[in-house]
Amino acid sequence: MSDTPTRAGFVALIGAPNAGKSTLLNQLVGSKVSIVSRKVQTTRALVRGIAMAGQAQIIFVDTPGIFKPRRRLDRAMVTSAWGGAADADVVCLLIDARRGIDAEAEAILEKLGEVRQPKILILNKIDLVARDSLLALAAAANEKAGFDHTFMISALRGDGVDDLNTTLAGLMPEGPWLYPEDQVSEAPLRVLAAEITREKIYDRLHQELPYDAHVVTESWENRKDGSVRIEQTVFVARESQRKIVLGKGGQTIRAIGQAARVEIAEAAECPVHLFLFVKVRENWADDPERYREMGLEFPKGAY
Ligand SMILES: Nc1nc2c(ncn2[C@@H]2O[C@H](COP(=O)(O)OP(=O)(O)OP(=O)(O)O)[C@@H](O)[C@H]2O)c(=O)[nH]1
Repeated sequence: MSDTPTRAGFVALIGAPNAGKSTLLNQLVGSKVSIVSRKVQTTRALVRGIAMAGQAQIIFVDTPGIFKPRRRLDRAMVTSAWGGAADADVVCLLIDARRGIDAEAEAILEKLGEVRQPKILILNKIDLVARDSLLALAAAANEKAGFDHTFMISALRGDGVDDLNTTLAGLMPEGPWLYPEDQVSEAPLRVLAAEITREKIYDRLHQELPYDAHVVTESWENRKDGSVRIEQTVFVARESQRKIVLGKGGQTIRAIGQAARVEIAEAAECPVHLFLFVKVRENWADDPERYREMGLEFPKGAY
């Protein structure tokens, strides 16, 4: 029995592509909830993971595309990233200690100066750099943005991650949990499952599909035999793209489904039955409704 009050809140995790956000989330959340990839900007979803630390529920909100947005979708992500940061209870900036503060990090640091919530600087990949340069880096970043806490971690090895988790837990506002405990693992998994499928489509078809297809996990049904039945819809912009995704006699979508199923099963740690549907939704990349569904704001102006 514990009288400790429950806490729940949002943490915006900001970091350049490859800074190690996914690796850190995997450590904090304790299971594979985000795709670790050398490819940049693999991330599309907003809630990336939910960690439980004692009586605190820490919901990590991802901030993809905050660095050098190119396409309209990416620009929407930036707006949403800063919007996410504004809504979050705590803002964390993850910096690859080996890369240091480059022009992009510099711009982020400047912007962070205006953020009112508690700010945490996390220097990652400390296994790759000398201690002296870490201290200099921490000092330089703090001079620009004035962080409330600074952590030096190796997300890969897990060094420093527990301390970070404890501090984050203490910064969460008191209140009821926002996700029922039994859904904590599933909520990000649905998102992850969609990302995995999207990545498999990208792996096979990035030359033929001018824009990423968009994947939504429509249903997630835990079955009595311990397996899970997942239905996903792949949205493409045109009928011609639908044909490409399906492939001759459905062979492309079958291969995508098989590859995705293996990886989703690994992440969910149970057998998976995956059903994919491909639908045409014209101009989805320019459709304000789609942005809203993804929790994004439609970017104004032409790009
Ligand atoms: N040596 C070392 N490598 C790390 C560490 N953390 C992450 N990496 C590596 O850095 C690379 C990028 O890590 P990710 O976690 O995919 O980075 P990310 O910020 O999520 O990247 P995006 O999803 O592309 O934005 C991977 O190869 C990781 O294994 C660390 O603490 N030490």
